[in-house]
Amino acid sequence: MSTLLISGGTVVSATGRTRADVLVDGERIVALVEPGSTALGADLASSVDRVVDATDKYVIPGGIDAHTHMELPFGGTQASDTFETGTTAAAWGGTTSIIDFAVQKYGEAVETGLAAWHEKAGGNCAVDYGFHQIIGGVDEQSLKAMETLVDEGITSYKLFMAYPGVFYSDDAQILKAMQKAAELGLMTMMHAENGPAIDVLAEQLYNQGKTGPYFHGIARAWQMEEEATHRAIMLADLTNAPLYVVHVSAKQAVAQLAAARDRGKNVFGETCPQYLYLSLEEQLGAGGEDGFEGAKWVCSTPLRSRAEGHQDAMWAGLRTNDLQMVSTDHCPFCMKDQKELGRGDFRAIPNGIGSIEHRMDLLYQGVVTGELTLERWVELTSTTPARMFGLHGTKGVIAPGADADIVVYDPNGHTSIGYEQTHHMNMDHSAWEGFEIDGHVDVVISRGSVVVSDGAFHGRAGHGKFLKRGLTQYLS
Ligand SMILES: NC(=O)NCCC(=O)O
Ligand SMILES: [Zn+2]
Ligand SMILES: [Zn+2]
Repeated sequence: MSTLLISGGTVVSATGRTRADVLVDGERIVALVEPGSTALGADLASSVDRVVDATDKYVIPGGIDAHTHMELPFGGTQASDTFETGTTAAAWGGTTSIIDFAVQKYGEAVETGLAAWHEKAGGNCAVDYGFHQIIGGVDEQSLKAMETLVDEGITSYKLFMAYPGVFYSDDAQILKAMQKAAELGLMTMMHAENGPAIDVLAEQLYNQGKTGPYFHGIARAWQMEEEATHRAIMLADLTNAPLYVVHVSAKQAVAQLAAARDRGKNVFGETCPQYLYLSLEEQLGAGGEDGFEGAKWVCSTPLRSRAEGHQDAMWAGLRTNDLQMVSTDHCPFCMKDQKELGRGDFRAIPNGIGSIEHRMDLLYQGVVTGELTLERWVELTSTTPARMFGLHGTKGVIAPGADADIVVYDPNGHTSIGYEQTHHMNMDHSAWEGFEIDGHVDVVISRGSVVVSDGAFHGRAGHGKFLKRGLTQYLS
């Protein structure tokens, strides 16, 4: 086992910052010591196997991206990142754990879907990984199978109020699943959009000749998200099931979450970088209402109007803790052969954006602009994901006993995001082309191994271990 000292940096946690050196032994953090300390023996730096210089840099817990979709089958194709390419890109961006969604399709046993996900991920991940379970068909068999999830280390599951005919659950199914989840202590994750109504609107738009990607955003109106969010909250309240609403993008949905939280409900919300920075007008409307360029940014929930103030509301929600986390919903598709499937019919464009590599950098811009504190940045991207999804103590903190998942972040560095410059995701374009980032992920350590340093990747597929998660540690 080798030892490592990260010296001279400022260690940032969710609650404060301090000048300290971090001592790592094998896969774990063993001590935080005063810079240059000799407390653990004379000249610590010369007695360890390796020193990472973090002078003038931040030392933060590795990012945890709790919403990814590697190899997700969708719209007749599948998300273009494998577990190997996606977790390698994650490492480049300072994310040292992901939680991906294992899929149970209609007519398939939960166990079969889960086994398939272990097969895809096992031995292929460059950083640690866990699973949530998508329940795509709530019935007696899948409700029974939910009882085995906790033992599998899968303590959260996702339902969809959207995508009729694919993953959709109706209210009766949601109610039954939530009753079961409340009994078991599982976190219910909800894709909250009124799918049946959206499908009607989408068909009407298509029949009017409105076929471009822009109309994806029009069909998925904010009312569809607000209504579904409200309905999910009410069903969760009725069943006493904790609820985590994924990929929130409408300001009205944030208001629903805030109102429920003000009533003391265990209701949580996640937004994604795309809902903080991108918009209906600028991206989905790229090339005009009939242009196809906007297909790059077709995702659900959709990008929303900047004029209506949704992006500002997401930042405000992050500040006030009405939203608790920022995940990517990383679900990449290439333009060629994938997004192209929906040329002439926006309904057939595979839904998803790739961002896993840029989440830490993009959120750090909130620190630069004064929207977030440094501590809140760490909380949103690492500490809360660990607590929300049963990893606290092992992940999400820089403390003795925790896994040595550590990022050295240079606030004086700079990153120009671009397909040619910084891209490691398996896509043929970047949804973030041209974004200029103040700050830079310098060194990434995953369970004690330096996987990124000096602008090079030193990790390997298979280093990442499956994370058997505990129950949420975030309930009020
Ligand atoms: N979000 C998205 O557009 N694609 C991935 C599937 C989902 O999360 O709904
Ligand atoms: Zn979703
Ligand atoms: Zn998703």
